Amino acid sequence: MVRKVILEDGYVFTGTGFGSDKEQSGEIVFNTGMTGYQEIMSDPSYAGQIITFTYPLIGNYGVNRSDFETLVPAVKGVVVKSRSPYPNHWKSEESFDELLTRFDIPGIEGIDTRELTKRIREKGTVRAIICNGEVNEEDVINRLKSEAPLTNQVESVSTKNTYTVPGGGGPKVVLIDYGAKQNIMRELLKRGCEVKVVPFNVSAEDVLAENPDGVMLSNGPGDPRDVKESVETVKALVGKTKIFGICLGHQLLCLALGAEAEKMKFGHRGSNHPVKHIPTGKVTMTAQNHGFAIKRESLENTSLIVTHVAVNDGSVEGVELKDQSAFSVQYHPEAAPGPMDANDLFDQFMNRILQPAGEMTKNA
Ligand SMILES: NC(=O)CC[C@H](N)C(=O)O
Repeated sequence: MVRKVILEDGYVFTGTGFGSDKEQSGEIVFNTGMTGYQEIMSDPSYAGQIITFTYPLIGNYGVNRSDFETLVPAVKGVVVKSRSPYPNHWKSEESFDELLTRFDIPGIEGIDTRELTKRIREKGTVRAIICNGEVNEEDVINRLKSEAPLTNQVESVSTKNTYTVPGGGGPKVVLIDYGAKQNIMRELLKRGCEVKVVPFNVSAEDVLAENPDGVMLSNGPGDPRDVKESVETVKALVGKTKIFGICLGHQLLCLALGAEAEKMKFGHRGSNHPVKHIPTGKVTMTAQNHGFAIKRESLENTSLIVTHVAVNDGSVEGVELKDQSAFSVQYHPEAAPGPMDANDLFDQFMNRILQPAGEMTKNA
């Protein structure tokens, strides 16, 4: 079936539909990872977005039961150059097409994803729609332009209930779920943690009443400035417990301490983003998925120190509280998909949990 991707700025790409045949709009972004399409499309941080995969062949190893990052993917649509209809892998249980159909997500193939990506890089992130081939393009563009921007994305993907996953005698961690990827949980469980998962709008008192050894602030979708109550909660937690933030969690920690966020032109989404650790100069390859960043100048008058920067564009990739009781990174040490080079940040979190607050700066 002939389908189109129409960009808000008037650009039209024609291809063939797969997955759901419904019409769907969203913010169009691109991911440069060569593998990991299942983890990418099930990452809740993509809520409200249409993903363009720059790698030209998607679906070739199918979809399996164990690599999902959430139960119900929140992505609005996918754009690919070529979709493999015959997946081949010992773990594969369904095709990419079947997965999209099952979750009612539209896909489109046969698109020149290089041209589309160049367009997004040059013009910046825009909204787009995946629709039937015979629509009136002008009507669609007008409709897109008049659509209200999405808000409350965190609320749409955060857990509604509090629940505990028993650990193996390790520290007790409260995981505030802004749309957490499952691999954050897997990494904590691997280290024996008992994990209490709480919704995004939990109060600081309720978190502290758990008497946690540490609090993990998860990744999540949308603009960090939209979740004001979460910023207040993080503010009230700083100094009272050990904190580790990832991506949206990093942005919320920075906002809570007085820094400012901004929307990037086209974001970082992929599995090969080099990040430099400032104190040692060590460069790590990281998995990333973010469209907002913390303004570096805005951190100057806060109690946070910039620990990591992106090698490609110099943007802030990690911070640490001067007393070391809280730290956070803009990238994904839990990978899924991507390199595991930064996985030791979970070990660092465990070490920080074990150290009394006053001892940390002494041992730095
Ligand atoms: N993966 C994330 O947590 C993304 C954070 C935020 N939604 C951004 O796009 O910048």
